[in-house]
Amino acid sequence: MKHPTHLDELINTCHWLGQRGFAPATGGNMSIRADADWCWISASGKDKGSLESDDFISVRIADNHASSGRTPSAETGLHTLLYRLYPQASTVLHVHSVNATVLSRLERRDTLTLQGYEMQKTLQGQTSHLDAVSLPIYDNDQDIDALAKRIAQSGNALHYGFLLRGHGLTTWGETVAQARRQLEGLEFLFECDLRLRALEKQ
Ligand SMILES: CSC[C@@H](O)[C@@H](O)C(=O)COP(=O)(O)O
Ligand SMILES: [Zn+2]
Repeated sequence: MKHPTHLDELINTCHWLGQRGFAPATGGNMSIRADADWCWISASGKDKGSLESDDFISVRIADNHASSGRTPSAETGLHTLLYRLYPQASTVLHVHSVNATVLSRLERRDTLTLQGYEMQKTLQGQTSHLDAVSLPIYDNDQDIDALAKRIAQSGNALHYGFLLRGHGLTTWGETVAQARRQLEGLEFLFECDLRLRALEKQ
């Protein structure tokens, strides 16, 4: 199977997020849609900051089947869930940033709400700092099939992605650039929210 045309752009983004410290110690996984039925996802256990094209494995979106027999990301089921829910999704990025990990534990509710930040406009469809933006938080699970099922059954809108408690952030975009911008925007907002919470407690 031939690599999709935007794979190089995704690889550049993987290198960028590795440099930002968003994928420490092989954490995180990234994928790109090839067509309606297939996507390419990072191989399990690789350093995501130094991925090459051979490190991507094609997986069927319907059932996570990897035709090559190689082992795709352990979290493939969360990527394919987003591709099934959002036919316009072309890129999924999952990162283990410190901010996403800490904030998802600090916030005990099942939703992180962000409001009052100009940078909310980096998120898909957002046009004003006045609107409240909600990002669902799901309790983590080592059983990815069960986790994907729980996320699907929650019925939450996942336009900006979701947080896994104590684990990280998964986000997506209609293009690689959009996914990357949204990831960077969310990271900025998480950092602001964490700092604000800490200062308000003093
Ligand atoms: C570095 S441990 C983290 C993993 O368990 C997992 O959460 C992760 O994001 C990377 O898994 P991978 O199978 O390499 O895609
Ligand atoms: Zn992970």
